Amino acid sequence: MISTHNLSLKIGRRQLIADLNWHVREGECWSVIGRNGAGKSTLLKTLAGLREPDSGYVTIQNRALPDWPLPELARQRAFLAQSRSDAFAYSVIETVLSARHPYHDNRYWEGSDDHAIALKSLESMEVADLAERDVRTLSGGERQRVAIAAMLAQDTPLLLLDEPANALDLAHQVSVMSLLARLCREQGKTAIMIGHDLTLAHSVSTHALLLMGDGRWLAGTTAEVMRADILSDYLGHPIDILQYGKRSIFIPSEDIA
Ligand SMILES: Nc1ncnc2c1ncn2[C@@H]1O[C@H](COP(=O)(O)OP(=O)(O)OP(=O)(O)O)[C@@H](O)[C@H]1O
Repeated sequence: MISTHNLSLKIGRRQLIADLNWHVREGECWSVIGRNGAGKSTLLKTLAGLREPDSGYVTIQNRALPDWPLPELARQRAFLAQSRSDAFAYSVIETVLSARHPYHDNRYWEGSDDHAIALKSLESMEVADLAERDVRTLSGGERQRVAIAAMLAQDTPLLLLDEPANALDLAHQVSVMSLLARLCREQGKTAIMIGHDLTLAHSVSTHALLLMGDGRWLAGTTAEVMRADILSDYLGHPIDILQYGKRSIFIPSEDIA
């Protein structure tokens, strides 16, 4: 679905990621894990085509990103940014409908099919009752769910999400992340998401990409890379993993000091 080829990312003189050769297949659900500043958002923006790589390249469906016409690319991948600012008084439904623009080659206005898709997306995020509200009046968690609804309405095979669980209460963290995992499992969508909650990431992901922030990286199934020794190294703090039934609970080890 999406691959990186000798991809290197730098900020100033600092190497964030070196020679990333990474292949993400259809139906996989990846978590990108690393310390603050490790380069996770920078990588996700690069995968979305919103930032140029410093070297190497990204392909979606074996076609390099610069070779995709923008409207076609917008039908392949949707991107959830870490934060957003709403300068204008758009309603929730207008915000979600705007995600349907990549499907309007020959017309400006959306049709009834767009409305049905937008409403269904709002319903799946449990915010359909807010459809007529000005987005600027929403709470942080409501706004986040509207943004995810817009992403779902874009109806792309690839979903790139920068901290989707941000600002969500516990119940919505679980329901939103489970929905994303289900979309991968049942509809063959591919998700790459950034998150700091290791327990949640482990419960929904099939794979994880760990970033050290100095160029080093490690990619594999969650069973291969979400191990206590490896995570402790990548996150710079000792981590314990507790088994609770079938679930793995990730907690920071107690300070010995
Ligand atoms: N435009 C910029 N100018 C200067 N430094 C930048 C810029 N964008 C990013 N950086 C730096 O690059 C590094 C990587 O940033 P990035 O946002 O990718 O990290 P992250 O892993 O997503 O972090 P977090 O977990 O805090 O969200 C950080 O040290 C950040 O301060």
